[in-house]
Amino acid sequence: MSAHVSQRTSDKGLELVNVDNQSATAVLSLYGGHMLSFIPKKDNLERLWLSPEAIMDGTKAIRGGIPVCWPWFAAHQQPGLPAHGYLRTQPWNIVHINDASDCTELVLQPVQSTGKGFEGDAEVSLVIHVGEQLSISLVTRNTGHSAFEFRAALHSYFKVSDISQVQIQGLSGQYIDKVQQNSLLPTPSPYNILAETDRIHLCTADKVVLEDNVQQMAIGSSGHDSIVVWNPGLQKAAEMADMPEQEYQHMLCIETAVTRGKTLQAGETHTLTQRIG
Ligand SMILES: O=P(O)(O)OC[C@H]1O[C@H](O)[C@H](O)[C@@H](O)[C@@H]1O
Repeated sequence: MSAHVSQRTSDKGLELVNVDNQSATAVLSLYGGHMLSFIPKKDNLERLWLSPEAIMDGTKAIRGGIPVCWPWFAAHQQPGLPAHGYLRTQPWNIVHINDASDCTELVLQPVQSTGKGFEGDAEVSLVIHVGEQLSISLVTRNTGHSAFEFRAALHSYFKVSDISQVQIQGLSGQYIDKVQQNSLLPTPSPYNILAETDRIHLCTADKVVLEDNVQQMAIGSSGHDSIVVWNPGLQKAAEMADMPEQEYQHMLCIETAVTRGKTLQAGETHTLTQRIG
């Protein structure tokens, strides 16, 4: 495709794009516009967690990596619609590549951005930079004649060596605790993950640091109204068909999200970005 970008079909039929430049390697699935791997060459440590039991045949959203949630987050009010919207189960196309030796830019678009549960006319693009950092931007443009509201998330699964050793820095204020009847609680300090965790932090921190005893990751965010922290814990992981139960110890989701709803007027554009270093 270009000097640092190649495409292959996996044994189960997924179209995968590999990037390998001076700064990093990365793998992207065109099903879902879904990043699966990011390894900066400065330390050769994988940043993203991908479930060993992820369903990788295009029949279900991939467990791990960076799912793209849009145009809603979590459940839709209307029963029967898929959690987190319909883009993570759509085929995407690469519409542009800009390949430099130390940073590769890929621009993707879903085959279609309309779907049941969303009335707006939107153009959606994903702009990915694979360099010393991974930068991923979800760009929503209102191409219609009237305003619409949407929600979204870059639902990143980070790889950690041991969840009990993790510390998160940079979050503050209150959060909605989805495992405690949506109670509004103060952000803990220090911030450790000791049990099932599902929290919407009503916080627009532009930098969160995730640290365990092997590595430290800086997670930058912009265009968001919240940061979601999720780990299913042992019991929920055991209930999930696409995740070995003990793997909850090796992942943590820190999601750059619009959970409160963003209204876009006709012609307006919104960009939700996460940067992983
Ligand atoms: O299983 P999924 O539909 O991929 O959702 C996985 C998780 O996503 C978010 O983090 C939500 O806050 C959680 O409530 C949800 O369980």
